[in-house]
Amino acid sequence: MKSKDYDYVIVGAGSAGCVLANRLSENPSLRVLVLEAGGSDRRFWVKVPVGYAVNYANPALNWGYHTDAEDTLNGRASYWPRGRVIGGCSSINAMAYVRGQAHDFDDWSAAGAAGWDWAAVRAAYARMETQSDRPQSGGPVWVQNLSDQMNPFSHHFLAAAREAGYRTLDDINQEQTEGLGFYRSNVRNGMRWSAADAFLRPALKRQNLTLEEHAHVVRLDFDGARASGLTYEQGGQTHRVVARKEVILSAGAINSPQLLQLSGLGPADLLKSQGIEVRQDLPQVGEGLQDHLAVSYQFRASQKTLNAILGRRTGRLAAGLRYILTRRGPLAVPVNQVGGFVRSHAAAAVPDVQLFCNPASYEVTPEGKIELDRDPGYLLSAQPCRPTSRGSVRIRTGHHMDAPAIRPNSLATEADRTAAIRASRILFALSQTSTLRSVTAGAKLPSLDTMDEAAMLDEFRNRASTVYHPTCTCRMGQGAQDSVIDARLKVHGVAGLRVVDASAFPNITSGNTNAPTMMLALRAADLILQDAG
Ligand SMILES: Cc1cc2nc3c(=O)[nH]c(=O)nc-3n(C[C@H](O)[C@H](O)[C@H](O)COP(=O)(O)OP(=O)(O)OC[C@H]3O[C@@H](n4cnc5c(N)ncnc54)[C@H](O)[C@@H]3O)c2cc1C
Repeated sequence: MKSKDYDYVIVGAGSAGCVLANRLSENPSLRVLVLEAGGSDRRFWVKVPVGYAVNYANPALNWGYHTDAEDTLNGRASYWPRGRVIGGCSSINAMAYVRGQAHDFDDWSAAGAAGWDWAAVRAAYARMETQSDRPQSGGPVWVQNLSDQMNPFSHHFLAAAREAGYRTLDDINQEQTEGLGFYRSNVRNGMRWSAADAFLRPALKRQNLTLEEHAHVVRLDFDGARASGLTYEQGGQTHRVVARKEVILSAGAINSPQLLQLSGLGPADLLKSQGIEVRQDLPQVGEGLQDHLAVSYQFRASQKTLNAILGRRTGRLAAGLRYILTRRGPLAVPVNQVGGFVRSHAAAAVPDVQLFCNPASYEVTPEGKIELDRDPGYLLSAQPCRPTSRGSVRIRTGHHMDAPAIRPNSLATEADRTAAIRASRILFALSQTSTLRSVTAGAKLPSLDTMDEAAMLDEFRNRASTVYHPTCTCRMGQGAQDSVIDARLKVHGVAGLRVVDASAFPNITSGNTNAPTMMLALRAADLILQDAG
């Protein structure tokens, strides 16, 4: 067993871990180690934007979790992909760049995360981003406007949105977030621009930053009440590292609470039931899980969509050639092309549903493989922005290789069930616009046309799926009874330990979670460096 010393040891080279690795190693006198359970992200289908569908279920890049079956989803268990690769989920995600809405962060602050209100986080976003069409911006996260390459069918969706009374926007990430437009994406020169590309790779040139791949952290080590380091396995060997200043968990919303629980920090009853010595009773570790559920309906189109190209071998070959020669075209653009935030009813105080229109229809094989239809089609999708149900992540055994129990507790509240119906009604209204009707050959089953509200809810229970945004399982707040970490992301009652990743959100944000996670890590690094003096 070898043992080494670092100032900061970061667990996980995902969206948050990459940001921390970069910012903390800017000071050459600090020695920083990043431990990542996965391997290299230098793979063709990680870099090609459309490769999202290929990576979706690839066990070489993916923890491939499953939730417990849920009665509220008519007995279904859900597949929850999570990146196990350099870049974490930012290397396998759909690349949509969405900051979230102002009130999401004001609600963080109200929940006890003082200093995380919109005014504060907006400045961090601005510092982090370079907008491809606003060259005066200057951060490492490349946010590409790909509207010139989006499938032309998306324009029908935007016209239908206007017909239905929704505003269309040039950029849903600016001051005005209510409305629909082309999504911006983390794509640069036709390739995925992950957190590893933006933050980790440039920092690895520094002598004081070390990255260990295929290094699976087993548990944290303690010196009294202080986290002093950790133990990890790599290539069949066990190693220990000492963290002179801090251990920082950035293992994501499933694995960060799992590691805390395995290390004796969590709900005392749960730990005892798994034979784990209770180091600190922290009842909220793994609790408070929030995620977005989306329901999709597919349609056959009377106009060409992506199916005409990628649904056919000749089209795929032509698109592949174009991509190799120009880094442009259908392979260079993520599948989530157009959408945004809308209000589902007149009394909604804020936009409460996120919409997507993807210019493709598909079937999923029994093995979980996505196969595009040969004939043109498109998909409309809606997800309630701010679910109120909260679930949990709890270890099932004391062994680090055993997946924890994931119980999303979907649709547990009346508010969430109502939101599911309202989201479905928006899709029906859009499908009835004369614009979409004029380019639609018919609905693929199931069709909204014949559904009343009860049927819409039942269909949501039958088919709504995660959009892969688990958050809040080590959330920020004021004390151990309502949270796991404080507003400086320090674990309550434990010295030398922070959690910095999507698990730290007090509440889920309205939209996709990658941008808020990177923003959170950028601000966390400021706090860590301030505390280091
Ligand atoms: C299929 C998919 C599509 C998505 N699409 C979008 C999208 O289009 N836009 C968007 O904004 N968001 C999207 N998301 C969500 C977004 O990518 C995540 O919310 C975000 O990346 C989470 O970042 P994180 O740092 O919390 O965790 P992660 O990025 O998951 O990083 C955690 C890292 O820790 C490592 N790790 C875990 N346990 C250990 C251990 N014991 N030892 C060592 N290392 C460990 C993991 O391997 C991983 O690399 C998507 C996610 C998925 C899975």
